[in-house]
Order: sequence, then C-alpha cells, then structure tokens
Amino acid sequence: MTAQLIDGTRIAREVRARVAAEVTEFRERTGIVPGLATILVGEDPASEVYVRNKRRLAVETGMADLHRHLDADVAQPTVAAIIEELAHDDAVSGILLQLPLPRHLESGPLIDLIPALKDVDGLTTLSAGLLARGRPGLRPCTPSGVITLIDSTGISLEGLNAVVVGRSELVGGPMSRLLLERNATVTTAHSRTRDLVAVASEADVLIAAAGVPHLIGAEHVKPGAVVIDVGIHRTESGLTGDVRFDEVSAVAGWITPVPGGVGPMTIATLLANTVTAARMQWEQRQLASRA
Ligand SMILES: NC(=O)C1=CN([C@@H]2O[C@H](COP(=O)(O)OP(=O)(O)OC[C@H]3O[C@@H](n4cnc5c(N)ncnc54)[C@H](OP(=O)(O)O)[C@@H]3O)[C@@H](O)[C@H]2O)C=CC1
Ligand SMILES: Nc1nc(=O)c2c([nH]1)NC[C@@H]1CN(c3ccc(C(=O)N[C@@H](CCC(=O)O)C(=O)O)cc3)C=[N+]21
Repeated sequence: MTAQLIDGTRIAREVRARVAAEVTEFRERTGIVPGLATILVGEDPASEVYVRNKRRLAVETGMADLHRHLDADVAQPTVAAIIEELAHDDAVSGILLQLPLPRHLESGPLIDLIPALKDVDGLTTLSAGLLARGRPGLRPCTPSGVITLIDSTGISLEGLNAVVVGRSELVGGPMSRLLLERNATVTTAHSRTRDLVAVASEADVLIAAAGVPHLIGAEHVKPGAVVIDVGIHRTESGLTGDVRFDEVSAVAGWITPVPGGVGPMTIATLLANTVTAARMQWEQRQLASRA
C-alpha cells in the first residue's frame, strides 16, 4: 500500500465535536434545542441501520431525536400529511426522509414538501436549484462530506481534474456541482460512458459513486490520485465499496476505506446541516418578530 488513508471515522468525530459545541452555544443563546426528524418507511435492514446511527449521533451531539416510523404499506397522502406537520412544527429543525421508499410511494413530491430551511438532506428541488445556481443553501450530506474529506488532505481542488462516476440526485449530481464550485475541472461519468478507464485514469480526484461493487480497479486510477469510495455494499464477507481497495491503494496517493470513509462523514454532515438549519430558522423568526 502506497496510498495514505483518509480516515473518515476520525474526521467525522472531529466534525461532530464541533457540531456539539455549536449546539451548546446555540441552546445557551436562544434556549432552543435543535431537533432532527427522521422518517423511515418500512423495514429495509440497511435503512434501519443508517437511521438508527443518525438518531443516536443526533442525541450524542445534544439534539432532540424526533423519529417517525411508518408502516411499509402507508399511503402517499399519509406520508405527505406527516411531512407537512413536521414542516410547521417549530421543534423540528431538520427533516430527513430516508430513501429508498417502498415502490408504491413517489419520493420526489414528498421530498418537495420539506421547507428549504429544514431540508438538511439538501434533496428538495429548491435546494438543488440553489446549488446549481451557486446560491447559499443546504447541500446534500454525502457529497458535502466528500468535500470535507478531500479538504482534510490539504490538497486544493482548484484546477484539478475531478471525475465523478455516477450522476444520481442523491450523490453524483450534486457531487459534480460541488467540485465545480471549488474550481475543479469536472467530468461526470455514468452507465453510458464509453471508455471509463480512459476517462477515470485522467482524474487527479476520482469519486466512485456508481453503486457497483468493485467497479474501480488499478487500471482506472492515475498514480497519486485521490480516490473517494462512496459505494457501500453488504456482502457475505462484510461491507465493501465500488473500489477494489487493495489494488487501488497500491496506485493512489490517497484513499478512503469502506467502512470508515464516506459513511460516517455523511452522518456528521447531516448533523452539521441540522444546526445550520436551526440557526437559519431562528434568524428568520427574529426578523419576522421585528417586522
Ligand atoms: N456512504 C454513504 O454515505 C452513501 C453511500 N451510497 C452508496 O453510493 C452508491 C451510489 O448511490 P446512488 O447514487 O444513490 O445510486 P444510483 O443507483 O441512484 O446511481 C448510480 C449512478 O452510477 C451510474 N452507474 C451505474 N453503473 C455504472 C457503471 N458500470 N459505470 C459507470 N457508471 C455507472 C448510474 O448511471 P445512469 O445515470 O446512467 O444510470 C447512476 O448515475 C451506492 O452504492 C449507495 O449505496 C449512497 C448514499 C450515501
Ligand atoms: N434521504 C437519504 N439520505 C441519505 O443520506 C441516505 C439515504 N436517504 N439513503 C441511503 C443512503 C446511504 N447512507 C449512508 C449513511 C451512513 C452510512 C454509514 O454510516 N456507513 C458506515 C457503516 C455502517 C454500517 O454498519 O452499515 C461506514 O461506511 O463506515 C452509510 C450510508 C445515507 N443515505
């Protein structure tokens, strides 16, 4: 192994400690405890693990855990009514609708019921538009956490070739936009990309977010590149990513492991977004009460 490890577990712990201090400061100044409302529909085992971790770490950083668990067969209007109720509840700073939803539910219209100021997942159409325009707003947790991981290396993204493998609304799409905001030269690869090896091996920074186990090998990686593995797959031999860790770490300059890389950073960024959301809502209420 020549690559240096980017320790997501450690960096996430540092971010959470900062968030906890911000929560304390905010509570002492305003009397408000930030609250995170997670909504889980059905019994997907992976989603249950993620939501449990999000709730546990929210409590650990001093926030209120306001969870809703809904039956797998819940109707679309019922979910909509719950989101609207949370949208109007002043105790709720952030709303997160865990994806994927059962097939009979349409996620887009439900996500768009979340007010922009409570959109701690950064997934509403409005938040996506603000990001596309380069305007301030809450950013999606996973891509935003990836930027924090890259920053931890001390490498400046400006002018570097960044290749993102994947273009989903949750990860790849916003990832490309955040890298562009940092003045990287960004290429987005996807399932129709003709020659992924040729494209990826030009990358100074390679983000693997295809959701295909072990897609990325040494042949995709430029020597010395920063390789970020967003993929997460449950196999018989445990959790693995989109990157063949052993062979790629012999070529790359920096690499994130799975587990212990992007996953913990996603949650830490969610908590950071939740305090930011609480602060923005408080400021808005102050302005409204002065008007
Ligand atoms: N660690 C974390 O915190 C998180 C991890 N994840 C993980 O990240 C991965 C991606 O998630 P998500 O974006 O939601 O997945 P999606 O399935 O929504 O998107 C996958 C993207 O990868 C592209 N793709 C698929 N196969 C290939 C291929 N062979 N070559 C190049 N591109 C390909 C698809 O292209 P096309 O658009 O053409 O279909 C699509 O844009 C998953 O493993 C997921 O579990 C997700 C969120 C958070
Ligand atoms: N609305 C929404 N927002 C999300 O952010 C969201 C989502 N839906 N759906 C699914 C994906 C996936 N995701 C992860 C979060 C934490 C870990 C994580 O903590 N992973 C640990 C391992 C945890 C384990 O044991 O599985 C690690 O990589 O070290 C992984 C993946 C968030 N997602």
